Amino acid sequence: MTVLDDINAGVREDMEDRKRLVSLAELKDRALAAAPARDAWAALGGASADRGELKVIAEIKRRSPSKGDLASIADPASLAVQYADGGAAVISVLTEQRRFNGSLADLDAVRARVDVPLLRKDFTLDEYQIWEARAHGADLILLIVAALSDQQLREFSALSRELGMNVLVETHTPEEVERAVAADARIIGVNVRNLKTLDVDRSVFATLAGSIPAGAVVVAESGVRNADDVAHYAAHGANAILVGEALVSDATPRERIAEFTAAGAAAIAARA
Ligand SMILES: O=C(O)c1ccccc1NCC(=O)[C@H](O)[C@H](O)COP(=O)(O)O
Repeated sequence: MTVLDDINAGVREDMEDRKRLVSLAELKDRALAAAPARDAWAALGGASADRGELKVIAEIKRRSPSKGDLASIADPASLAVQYADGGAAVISVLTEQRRFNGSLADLDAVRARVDVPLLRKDFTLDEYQIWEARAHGADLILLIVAALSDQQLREFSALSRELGMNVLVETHTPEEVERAVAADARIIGVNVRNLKTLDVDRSVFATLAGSIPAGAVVVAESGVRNADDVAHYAAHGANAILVGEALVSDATPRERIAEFTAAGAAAIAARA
């Protein structure tokens, strides 16, 4: 069993517990009564023709399978405010409980404090989680190609769009990029962390980014430690970076986001 299989098994069990507490019908009522989703596509520069900036998706991440405990984050909403003040385009809230110590309560708390679009970062395996994301104020959801069939990719993307949300479709291999493109994904992530082995290889981004169509927003996920890593991703075609560990373990995340944004813009200007 791979790490991803193991995570997904726990996600399914936890979801079954939640289904017993909140029915799909009740969740749908809550989702349809929620304030409209914010436009994460536009926030990531999708609508602008030249995309001269590098956008930052700043993640709220307490622990991880690869690194264990990262930060206690007693007040995720305060951290989110710092992220927003630093210029984060989107805030990612990890809601998976067993391995990342996240929750939907974190998403609620962050939603109540910031106006920037929110990514519900979880392992989406069932339409229930998509309704759940919208009911809790998410604007963007994650679909991991390695965990889903082509039919699920299409159906989950369509449902998300119906609910006004965007989808970040995550890839790690050339075949997964092909599948994301075939599913009409317009925000495509390349995760340089292999979710089956947890190895991080930053060169994976450069290998895959060139095969993503020009109209898509390209997100470099994982492995950002410093401005040099940001410049590397931006030089190889990233429109956005998704950063967790480097921000939650930094005493001044607001300044770090500003630094990453500047490093990305300089690398994009140099590649033009
Ligand atoms: O972070 C992990 O160890 C991990 C393990 C298994 C599945 C997913 C995992 N992380 C999810 C992510 O994609 C990252 O949280 C995100 O890209 C930020 O990465 P980083 O900046 O390296 O914390």
